[in-house]
Amino acid sequence: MASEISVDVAIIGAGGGGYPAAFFLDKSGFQVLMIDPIGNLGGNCLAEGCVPSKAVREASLVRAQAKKYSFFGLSGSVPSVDWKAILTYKDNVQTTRYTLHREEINNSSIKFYKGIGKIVDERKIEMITDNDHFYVFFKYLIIATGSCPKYLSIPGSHLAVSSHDLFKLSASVPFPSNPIIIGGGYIGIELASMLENLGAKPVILEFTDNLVSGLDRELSLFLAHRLKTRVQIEFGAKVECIKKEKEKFEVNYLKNNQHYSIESDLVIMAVGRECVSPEGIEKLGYATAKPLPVTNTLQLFDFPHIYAPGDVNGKSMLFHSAVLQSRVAAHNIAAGGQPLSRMDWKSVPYAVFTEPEIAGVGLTEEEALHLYGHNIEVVKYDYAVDSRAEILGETEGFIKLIFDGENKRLLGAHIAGIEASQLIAPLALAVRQRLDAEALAHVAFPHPMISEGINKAARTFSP
Ligand SMILES: Cc1cc2nc3c(=O)[nH]c(=O)nc-3n(C[C@H](O)[C@H](O)[C@H](O)COP(=O)(O)OP(=O)(O)OC[C@H]3O[C@@H](n4cnc5c(N)ncnc54)[C@H](O)[C@@H]3O)c2cc1C
Ligand SMILES: NC(=O)c1ccc[n+]([C@@H]2O[C@H](COP(=O)([O-])OP(=O)(O)OC[C@H]3O[C@@H](n4cnc5c(N)ncnc54)[C@H](O)[C@@H]3O)[C@@H](O)[C@H]2O)c1
Repeated sequence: MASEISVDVAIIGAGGGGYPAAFFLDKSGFQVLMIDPIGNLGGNCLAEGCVPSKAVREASLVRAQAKKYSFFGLSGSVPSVDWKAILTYKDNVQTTRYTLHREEINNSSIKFYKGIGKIVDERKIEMITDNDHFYVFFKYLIIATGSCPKYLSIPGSHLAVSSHDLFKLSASVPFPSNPIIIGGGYIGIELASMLENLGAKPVILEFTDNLVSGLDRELSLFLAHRLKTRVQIEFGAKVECIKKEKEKFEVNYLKNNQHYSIESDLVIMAVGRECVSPEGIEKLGYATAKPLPVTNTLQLFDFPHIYAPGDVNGKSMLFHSAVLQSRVAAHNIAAGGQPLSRMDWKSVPYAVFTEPEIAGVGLTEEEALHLYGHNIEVVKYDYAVDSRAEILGETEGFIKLIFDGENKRLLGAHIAGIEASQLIAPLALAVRQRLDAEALAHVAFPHPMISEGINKAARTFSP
C-alpha cells in the first residue's frame, strides 16, 4: 500500500510560480513539499523559455553590432554563425543555472521530488516519482503547473516545431535559412528578430492586423514599422495547412480571400500557450487545459486553501509576474489564509526582446482615455534628442508617459526603442507606488543614459 505523509504546504510545479513560495514558506518555518518532473527549479523559463531564448538572442545581438562597425569608425567583417556553438553556449548558461538552483534546494529544508503530482481531492495529492508513489495530505496546496505551446488544429500541424524544440537543452534543430513563423506574438517576433540577426530570412504569418496583442497602439505601429524593414510580415494570414516534401515545407494560407503557398526549411508554431493543470483537476470541478480561475489573492474561487500562481491561471504569462504571484500566495498562506497581499496586475511590466525592444507598464493611452476621459496628460520624450541614443546611432524611439490630468500620478508608461526593457523598471515602481510627475522629475537618473528621458518628460509639469 502507498505511504502517506502530511505537510503544511504542497507545491506542484517548481517554476517561477512555484519555487519562490516554497523558499519563502520554508524560511518562515512551514513544512514544504514540492514536486516537478524536471527535478530542478526554473520551470519552462529555464528549460525552454526566457533564459535559453535570451542567450541565443544575445549571440544574435553581438553579430548585429558588426553591421554598425562603420558607424563607430571601425572596420571588419560580420562574424560567421556557428549555430551548434551558439546552442552549446546556451546549454552552458542553462546548466550553470541548474547547478546554482540545485545548491539552493540542498541548502533548504524543502522536501523536493522529481516526479508529477496528481489531484486526488481537495485535501490530498498523489505523488509519482521514478520508482515510488505516495499520498500527501496538505493544509495548503499551490498549483503552479504553468503552460505549454499551443498547436493549431490544421492538417500538418505536427510538422511544425515549437519554441521548446528550439531552446531545450541539447536542442538539435538545424539553423533555418528561411523559417516560416506562425504567430506574431512575443515568441514569433522575438524569434524572427534574433534569427534575422543571425542571417536567416524569416516570414511571419499573423492572423490579426497587429503584432503582440494588447499593446499601446503607438508601440504596436512602431514595432511593425521597424520589424518590417528586416522581416516579411503577412498580417491577416489564416494558415490552412502545412505539408512536407523531402526536406522542404510548404505552408498554405488565406489572405484577403486569396490562397497563398510559401516554402521554407522550418515551420515554427508560435500561436500562444495553453495552461497545464495537473491530472485529477476535474475532481475539483475544473476543465483541463483551461486557466484556473483565481482571485487577486491567487486563491481558487471555490477552494480558498488552494492557490494557483503563474501561467496556470492565464492572467499574465510572464516569469516576473509568476514570481510575484508566487510571493503573494506565500504571504497569504503565511498569514493563515488571510488576504494580506493582492496582485496589482496593471503594475506588472512587460518587455519584448526584439531589435529594437519595446516595453510597457500600466494603462495604455487607449485604456486611459476610456477610463479617465480626456482628463489625462500624455508626455513624450523622443530618442532623437537623447545623447546616449545619438552615441549608439539608435535615435528612433520614444518614452511615453501617461499621467492622471488631476493629480499628475503616473498611469502608464510605454517605451519603444533601444534599452526599453531596462528603462521600464523604475516606471513599474512608479506605477505600483502611485508616484506622480514631481517624484519622477526630482530624482536624477545617470547621464548620459536614456533614463534621463524619464526625468525630462516628467519635468514638463515641474520645470
Ligand atoms: C520561448 C519563451 C520565451 C519566454 N521569454 C520570457 C521572457 O523573456 N520574460 C518573461 O518574463 N517570460 C518569458 N516567457 C514566459 C515564462 O517562461 C513563463 O511565464 C514562466 O515560465 C511561467 O512560470 P510558471 O511557474 O507559471 O510556469 P512554468 O515555468 O511552465 O513551470 C511549471 C512547472 O510545473 C511543472 N509541472 C507541470 N505539470 C506538473 C505536474 N503534474 N506535477 C509536477 N510538476 C508539474 C513543469 O514541469 C514546470 O516545471 C517565455 C516563454 C517562452 C516559451
Ligand atoms: N519577452 C517576454 O516576456 C516573452 C517572450 C516569449 C513568450 N512570452 C510569453 O509566452 C506567451 C506565449 O507566446 P506566443 O508568442 O506563443 O503567444 P502570444 O499570445 O503572444 O501570440 C500568439 C500570436 O499568434 C497569433 N495567432 C493565433 N492563431 C493564429 C493563426 N491561426 N494563424 C496565425 N497567427 C495566429 C495571435 O494573433 C497572436 O498574435 C506570451 O503571451 C507571453 O506571455 C513572453
